[in-house]
Amino acid sequence: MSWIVPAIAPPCAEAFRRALQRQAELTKPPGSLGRLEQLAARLAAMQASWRPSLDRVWISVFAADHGVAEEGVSAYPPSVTREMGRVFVAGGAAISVLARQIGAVLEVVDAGVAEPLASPGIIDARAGSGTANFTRAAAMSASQRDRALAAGAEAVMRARRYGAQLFIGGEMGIANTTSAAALACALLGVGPDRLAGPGTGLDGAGIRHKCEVIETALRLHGEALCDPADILRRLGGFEIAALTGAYLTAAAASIPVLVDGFIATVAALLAVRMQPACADWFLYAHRSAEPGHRLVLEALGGEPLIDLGMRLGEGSGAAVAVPLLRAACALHNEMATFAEAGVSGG
Ligand SMILES: O=C(O)c1ccc[n+]([C@@H]2O[C@H](COP(=O)([O-])O)[C@@H](O)[C@H]2O)c1
Ligand SMILES: Cc1cc2nc[nH]c2cc1C
Repeated sequence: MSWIVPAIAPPCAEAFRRALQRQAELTKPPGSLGRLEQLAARLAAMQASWRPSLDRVWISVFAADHGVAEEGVSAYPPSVTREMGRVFVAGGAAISVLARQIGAVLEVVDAGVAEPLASPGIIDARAGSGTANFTRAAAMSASQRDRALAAGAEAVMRARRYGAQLFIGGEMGIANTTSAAALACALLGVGPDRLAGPGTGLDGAGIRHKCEVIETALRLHGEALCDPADILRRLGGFEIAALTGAYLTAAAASIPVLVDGFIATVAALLAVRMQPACADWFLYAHRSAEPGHRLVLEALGGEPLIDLGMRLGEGSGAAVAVPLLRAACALHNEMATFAEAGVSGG
């Protein structure tokens, strides 16, 4: 693999300890803010600060096409990937609205849509013109995979120059739930019936067909599915590889990551398998309605913040969860301590 997996340091243990100590001194019974307390302490540790802050949030949405779409595994045609690219920058997609609402920077990256998005406002980081159909061949070459990983890394470099305090990766790619499910099957050693779901809206027969398509791919690639980088090359998508590269690079750059839904979480699992130390930098935004998400989250020990039945992708679940993280920071930073407020019992 010529893309170098970066070295990753752990979040600041001293900032974590001090943050937990402060939580115990705030005017509330210990633990009464539930998971918000631990979240604030984890953000304090990741930002190596006693006042964690999420004023500057960065969202990169990676778009790419999938050869496996020709197997009829999605409720929508592949042309939607390209069409949605334009909607993202025009401001009418869900993630466009949410990014505005939370005051985040939103960029759209063409990681390998079949026909280039090539429109103003879209970043060209194409690793190829859609992947190959992985029921017949490897989805991508090693150099394409490395280019896609680098596309994610470059997005994080832009985020870092902006001074991002939180990185969100979104994805758009018709048929990418088939790719994500196949990747998760290979990584977790379980069958497609536990990981394939409706995606954009398949019915029961559609899901059974999707399972057969994944079985065919797992049989074809067989014993070769052992190393995570090679699993990514054989069964992945360019936007999934870009997310993996982005997550690893964000962790190496000490930028907290808020992971979105099913596809994004599979990219996080790949990142953790490539470099386990990145896990400490990940927060999980939501539990997607895509049924396989539960298993992938469990494998990562990820506890999602919200469960609203969302299954859109684009980074939308993560964007919706940002106000919760901001609430955790505000409480941590602004509440009075027992001593300051003169309240007894602290
Ligand atoms: O994020 C999720 O959990 C999620 C679950 C189901 C579908 N999606 C989105 O829907 C598209 C993939 O669905 P499909 O059915 O074409 O594989 C892709 O653009 C994803 O962003 C996303
Ligand atoms: C319209 C549409 C928007 C999306 N956004 C992410 N995945 C999507 C899939 C479809 C079909």
